[in-house]
Amino acid sequence: MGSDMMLSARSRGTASSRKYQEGSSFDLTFHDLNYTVGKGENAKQILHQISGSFKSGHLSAIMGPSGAGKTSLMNILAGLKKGGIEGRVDVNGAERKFKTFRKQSAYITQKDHLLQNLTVDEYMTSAAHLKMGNNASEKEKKLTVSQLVFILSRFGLDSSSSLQCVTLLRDIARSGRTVVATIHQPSSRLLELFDHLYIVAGGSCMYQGPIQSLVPYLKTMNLNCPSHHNPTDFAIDVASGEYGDVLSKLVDGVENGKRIYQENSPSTSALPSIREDLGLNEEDENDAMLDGHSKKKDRKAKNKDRIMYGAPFHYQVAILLGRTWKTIWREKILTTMRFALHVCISILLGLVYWQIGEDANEIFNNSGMIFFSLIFILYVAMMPTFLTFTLEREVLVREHLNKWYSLKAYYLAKTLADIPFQIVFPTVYLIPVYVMSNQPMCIERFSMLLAITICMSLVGQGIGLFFGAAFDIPVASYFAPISCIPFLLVSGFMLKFKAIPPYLSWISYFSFLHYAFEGSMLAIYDRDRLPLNCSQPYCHFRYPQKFLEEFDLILNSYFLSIVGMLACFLVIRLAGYFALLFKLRHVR
Ligand SMILES: Nc1ncnc2c1ncn2[C@@H]1O[C@H](COP(=O)(O)OP(=O)(O)OP(=O)(O)O)[C@@H](O)[C@H]1O
Repeated sequence: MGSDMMLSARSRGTASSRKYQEGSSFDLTFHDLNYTVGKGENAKQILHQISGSFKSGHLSAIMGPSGAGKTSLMNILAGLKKGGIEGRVDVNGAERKFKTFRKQSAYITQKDHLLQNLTVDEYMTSAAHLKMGNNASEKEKKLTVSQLVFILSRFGLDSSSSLQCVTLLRDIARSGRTVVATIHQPSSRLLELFDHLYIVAGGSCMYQGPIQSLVPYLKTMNLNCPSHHNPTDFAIDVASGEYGDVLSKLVDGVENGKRIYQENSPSTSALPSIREDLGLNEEDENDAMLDGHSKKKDRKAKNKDRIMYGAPFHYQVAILLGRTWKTIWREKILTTMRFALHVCISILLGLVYWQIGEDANEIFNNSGMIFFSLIFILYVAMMPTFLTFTLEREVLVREHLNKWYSLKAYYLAKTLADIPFQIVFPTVYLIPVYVMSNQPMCIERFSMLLAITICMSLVGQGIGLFFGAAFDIPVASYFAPISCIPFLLVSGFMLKFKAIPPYLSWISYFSFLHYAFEGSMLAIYDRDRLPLNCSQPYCHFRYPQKFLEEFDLILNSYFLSIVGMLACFLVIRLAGYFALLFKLRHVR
């Protein structure tokens, strides 16, 4: 049955245990909506001057043939779509304010995305913390979660589950919420649970009214539903054109959603003026439109997060951090494999470059080994990040749009949660290869090289996050690794800095690989390193300073290399943040 579903906030003060739920009941009306996708010759109009109304306390169903425009309409009503739309969506008779609307409503899509590795109880507890914030006690949150788990646990996976699910939705609607769900092929028994039916066909409304009035309405157009035939199946057949070209007549009959059909009334009834219908006075309206008026505006300016989200910023970060940690920790196979990969490659490299660190004749091989290590760390931080993040992004979109938390809180928690891994993995990698390849046994040099390696890991993870935020897996998996190539070319390892053409050399200032190569060479060979061992009559690079001169590194500073890498890290992180922001604003 149902696919997408939207729920509004409940009525005021219906139960003390739910006092955290702010907002009032709201009726949702939409007027003359046109929705067009694409531009110019490719433009396609999906919704045509469609109107309608969904009332609080009612369970409403949107139905229609495949491709009729149900999902598009739901996305617009939920506030997920903003572009290509003409017309108006009103809440309690006043134009909808997106920010408050999103807080007051929840949108659940058929393809719901959840974080793996969290139990239902953990997921709901984190949701309760985020949505209820400090306004509810721990006890209230636990009670709410256990009540919901109890209700949901009654569903099995058999055919009656859809009936139970709709019964639950109806109960939710009866508590004062506006519940709208799109449904496909409901049974007659299931349909009886709905209060209001809205049928879309070809981007227009062909019926709006009570379920029981559908058959009489079709009859007025000489469309007689055969006895024992499911009325909605019949209506869908009609909408699909199986009973001739009657769609325009049906659309006119309800004025494309402007009128609600009522059986036994001489004609269809016009949508009432929402303000009159609800008997709203000024005070009510102020309450309903949380951000509309002066008193609340002041409070809002003081603490935007408190108004927009259930929990304050630091609380959101703490909950998200805990949740992310749990999921990473439970990704045992991936985490163990990553750990093992770092150790194995490190030992392999140590064996290949066994004891070359003090040998003047091996200086190029040694620098190559260090540079390779940096590239390895870059890629092993980048690849899993964009692969996992492209999947997690859908969870973020759903939860953020349902106002569980702000993007800033999510991004900060995500960054903080990963930092321990970006420290542990490079350390685990560096120790064996450092010892086996016989690098200088000096804690200062090791720490300097480790700091560069950790920065590289952070940068790699940032690049992964950026591509995971901006693109889907096929594009990200292709472009993320390739994006590093220009920076690799100007790193100073492939080509000495002086040999880089002047019109390209500026790229090296943005190249984290340039800073990484420079910093790592200075860590190993600068600071008055003693002459290297020379097993032959003449070793050109017996004195490490000569090697640094050869690579134009002699005047460079390790400190600036670290600063350069941190700057690259910050820029990439910001780019990832803005990519996510863009995605959230242009979702679907
Ligand atoms: N971004 C888009 N670009 C091009 N066409 C689109 C886009 N979004 C929707 N459509 C088209 O608009 C029409 C309505 O789509 P929509 O998903 O709203 O229908 P629907 O009634 O929900 O269909 P279904 O029941 O099959 O999910 C379909 O023909 C669909 O292919």
